[in-house]
Formats: sequence, C-alpha cells, structure tokens
Amino acid sequence: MSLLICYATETGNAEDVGEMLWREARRRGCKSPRMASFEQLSLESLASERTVVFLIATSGQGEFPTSARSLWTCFRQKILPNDYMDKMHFSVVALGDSSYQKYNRAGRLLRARLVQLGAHQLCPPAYCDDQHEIGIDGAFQPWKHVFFEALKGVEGFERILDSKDPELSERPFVSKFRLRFCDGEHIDEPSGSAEYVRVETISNERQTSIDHFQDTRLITFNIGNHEEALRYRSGDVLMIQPENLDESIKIAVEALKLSDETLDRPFKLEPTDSNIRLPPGWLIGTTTSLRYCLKRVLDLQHIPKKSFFEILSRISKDEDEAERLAEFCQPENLDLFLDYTLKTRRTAAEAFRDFYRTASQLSHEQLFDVLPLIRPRAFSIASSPMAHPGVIQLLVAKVEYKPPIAKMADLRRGLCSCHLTRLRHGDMVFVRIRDGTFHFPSPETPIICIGPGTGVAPFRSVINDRLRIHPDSESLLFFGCRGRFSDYYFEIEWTHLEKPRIFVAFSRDQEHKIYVQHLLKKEAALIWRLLQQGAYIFVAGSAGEMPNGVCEMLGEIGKEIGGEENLVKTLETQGRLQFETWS
Ligand SMILES: Cc1cc2nc3c(=O)[nH]c(=O)nc-3n(C[C@H](O)[C@H](O)[C@H](O)COP(=O)(O)O)c2cc1C
Repeated sequence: MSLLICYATETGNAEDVGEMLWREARRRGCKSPRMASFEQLSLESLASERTVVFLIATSGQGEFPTSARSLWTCFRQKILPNDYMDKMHFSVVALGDSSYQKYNRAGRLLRARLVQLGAHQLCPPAYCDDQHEIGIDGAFQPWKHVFFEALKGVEGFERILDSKDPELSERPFVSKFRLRFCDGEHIDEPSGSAEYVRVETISNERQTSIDHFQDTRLITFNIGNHEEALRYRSGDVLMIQPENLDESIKIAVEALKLSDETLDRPFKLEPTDSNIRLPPGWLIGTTTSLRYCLKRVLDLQHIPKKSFFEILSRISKDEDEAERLAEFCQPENLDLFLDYTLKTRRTAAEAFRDFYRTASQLSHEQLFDVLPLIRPRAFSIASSPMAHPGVIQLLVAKVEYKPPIAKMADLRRGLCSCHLTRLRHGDMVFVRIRDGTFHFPSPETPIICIGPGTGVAPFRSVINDRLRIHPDSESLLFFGCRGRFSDYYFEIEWTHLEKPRIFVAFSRDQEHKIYVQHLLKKEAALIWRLLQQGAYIFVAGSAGEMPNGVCEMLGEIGKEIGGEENLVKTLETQGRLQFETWS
C-alpha cells in the first residue's frame, strides 16, 4: 500500500508542495511514497491506485495546466462508470489565486469528478491562495495535519507517525541529492535546455518620465537565430529564466562562508530517490559549481516559507539557532513568522545572514534542500509577430519598494523585473514561448481591449498584427495611466495609427480620478453597437480593483442600453469576455 502524490503544475508550485508532502510522508513512515506529474500517468493506472493526493494548480482562465490537459480530457469521458475509481481514497490540494475570476477552478472540477467516479474523499480539500498572507502555506499547512490524521484510518497507513511523535525528530535528515566532486573537470554552463534558448538584448528603454516613481522599460530581444523555437502569436507569453541579483548573491556567499575555491569546485548531483527530479535542463548530466547554481538555479531572493525554517532547524548544529528557527514553524507563532518574513519582505539570502552559524555549516547538497529553484516568470509579449519581425519586446515595470516595516534599510527588489530592467545591450537571457490565455478572434471580428498600465502589452501586439492582416479591422483600446506626460506608454506609436481608436484615462491629470471604466461608460453606445456585431472584450492588467470595476460597468451598459440583465455572464460563457490579470 503506497501513497501516490500526483501534481499538475504550470509554474512549479504544485511540484514544490508535492515534494514537501512526499518528504514528510517518507519521514512519518509511509512506505515508499511516490510522486508523479499528470502527464506521466494514464487514467487506467490512476484507477488502480488506492491512496492519492492530487495537487492541482489552476492556470490560464480557470484551466488545467497545459501538461495536465490530456489526462483531464480522459477524466471527463462520459462513458466512465460511476464506480470507476471506487477503490481510491483521495484528497485534493488546489493551488490558485483568489484575485482570478475562476479561483481554483481546476482543483474544484477534479474533486467533483473524482467523487462522481466513486472515489472516497479522505479529508476536505485545501484551497491554497497566493493572496493569503502566508501564501500557499495558509491552507496547505492546516490541511496537512488533517490529512495525515485521516490517512491513519486507511488500511496500511495505521502506523504512520504523529507530527508530535518524539521519534520523528530523531530521524536523520535525508538530502534530496547526493553530491560528487569532480575536481579538474570542466564546469558546464548550459547555453539552453530542451525548452529554453538564449537571446541577446538589443535595447532597454525607459518608458516613464524620469521624475515618475515607476521605472517601466521596453526591452527588445533579438530572436533572429531562433525564429523557429520562438515563433509566437499575439497574446502569447515569454517565459524568462531570471538570475539572482548580484547583491543577493554577495549576502548569501558571505553568510554561507564560501571561498572562491569552494564556489568554483566542480561537482555533479544525483537524486537520492527516484521520486526526486533534477531541475530540468540545468543540472541533468552536467558538471556544475556553486557559483553557477547560486546565480542561475537556487532562488536566494524568495521570501522564505515555513519549510525553509523547518529544514534549517533540523540540520542546524547550533542549538540556539535551531531553537529559534523551529519557533517560526509553530502554528502559535504565526505573528513571529509574519513579522520576520512577509512584513519585512526578508529574502532567503538575508535569513542566511541572520542565522549565519547554521548557514555556514550547510553542505553543498543541503543548499538544494533549503532553497527552491528559481522559477521562470511569465511576461505578455508586447511586440507583434507581423509588425516587429526578428525581435520580441516586453514592457516591464521594475518592482522596487520599501518593505512595510521600514526598519529594513534596503529596498526590496523583484527578482525577475530587476534582472530584466538592468539588462544592457548584448546581455544574454534564457527564454521560451508559452501560449497566452487570450484567444483573439479573426481580424474581421471587432475587439475591445481594456489594458491600463503594463496591461497594454498584449494589445499593442494584437492591434498591430490585426492592422497588418486586415487594415479595416475594428479595434478599440481603453488605456489607463497616471498622467499624459508621466506614463502614457506608446503614445507616439498610437498617434501614427489611423485605427484603432484609443481612449485614455489619465487618472491624475485633473482633480477627480478618471479610470478606464469611466471611459467605458462614456463610450457605452459604441461598445454596445460593437457587441451587437459580435465583438470580443479583453481585459489585462493588475488584478486589483480594475477587473471588478470593468465588469460592473459592462453590467450597467448591458442593462441600461440593451436591457440585458446578465451581459457579463453571457459574454463569459461565450468566451467573448476574457481576462489576463496579475498581482
Ligand atoms: C498565467 C496564470 C494564470 C492563472 N490563472 C488562474 C486562475 O484562473 N484561477 C486561479 O485560481 N489561479 C490562477 N493562477 C494562479 C496559480 O494557480 C497559482 O499561482 C498557483 O500557485 C500556480 O501553481 P503552479 O506553479 O503549480 O502552476 C494563474 C497564474 C498564472 C501565472
């Protein structure tokens, strides 16, 4: 009887959480727990499993992650009998973000389907929310306790250890990887992986006025050598593999007490268990070094989660630090944990500095236990395949702010946006294309694009494309920014185009605030006319209040002009109202 942990991920969180669960299951004495991604499984093999945890992220607009879609299609087959999975005990951990309209939809759908197919739910699902003050852990940690309790009731798992069992703390820590030094070997610096290619930066131009608080850049990459691999459509997304910033690497190297010799000593990694995967593309079969991994592979800038402190406390040989680290993990010390991590936005590198006696004892392989991998970040492509051949452009707002608790002198910096906005001509970046969430109609169908701030990026792409394919295509753009002279992106470009029609809400150029939804109201008659012609509406930008404000206004337009009560719902059902928002 063995536990299967089955994950469906787009950006890696479900896999990370799955790995945490797998380690804990192993430590508590579950016999040979296994991990598998959705794409590794067939419906038939799943149906023969007895105990499964599903970790399911929602991506796109309430969809399953790309790699999970074909198995999900099998799940939905109508011919499956309602006892098809009745031998299975399961629980679902859904990963999502409540700022999206279809919050945790994939996890909810899967749970409902499993029940329909006769599977037995071990405990209620965890609905993890990126918006929770402690992120995924907010729902995952409490779920974990309930889950292991419930698991004890399943035949074959009766003897798994309780979280407070003294035997648990006596069990030695087992690293994910075994490390073999290979002195004298050449250190590989992979120039790409199966998926990622290296592109050169051509330019990096500030788009906001120099006195504006926000530094937004238009970054242009030369894709001339990779036209095939980087073929894209309007609305697609560029995945960027960022690097840790030099200042974070410096803090970590000092805390970890790594000499140049240690940093450059070649080694190879191999998993200690077949369930552990090496980071794809970067370390498989390569000879690497800590200098390389601390730059490209291990995330030094993330805000540590509880698992970071838990693992450090278990491997620390310093009694005092081990005790303080363990305190962060106690549920009753949530305030302490929040004050130390989220309120100050303290990074993992800084935590190493604060717990330097522990950090300086970490072995190479333990760094891979403590630190998560740097995950690629997604940016909507701002260029058009037709209008900007040979390049890809991104519109990137630099994330840099003072932490909520101001006693930290240092500015906090977003890993990827800062990496990108620091790029200079000739710098190389690892990238790949991913399908976007927007599905644009053919240029004959009118579109209404609502994209304040950097939300305008996919619309610059699609509008330019449509004009080249079909010069009479009808496209409306509602853009919003603070002021005409501070952050009106692409102003000159728009004025050179006869079409589309651009409506700009300058929120702070007058006494009262004007936002995109106010302009929608002003143009209600035009919007209604285009909707009658089958227009699609697209909304992109910050997940804050804007999407709700837009929906409310569309609802009003429907009622007041068309006498239609449920315009928003109708459009959404028809796929004619689409969102791509981020927080
Ligand atoms: C492009 C994109 C689209 C997303 N769409 C949704 C969504 O529709 N509903 C939701 O609840 N969460 C959505 N999310 C949030 C993710 O589900 C959440 O960040 C999750 O932790 C990601 O897990 P993963 O790294 O395993 O893919 C989206 C995230 C991204 C990047």
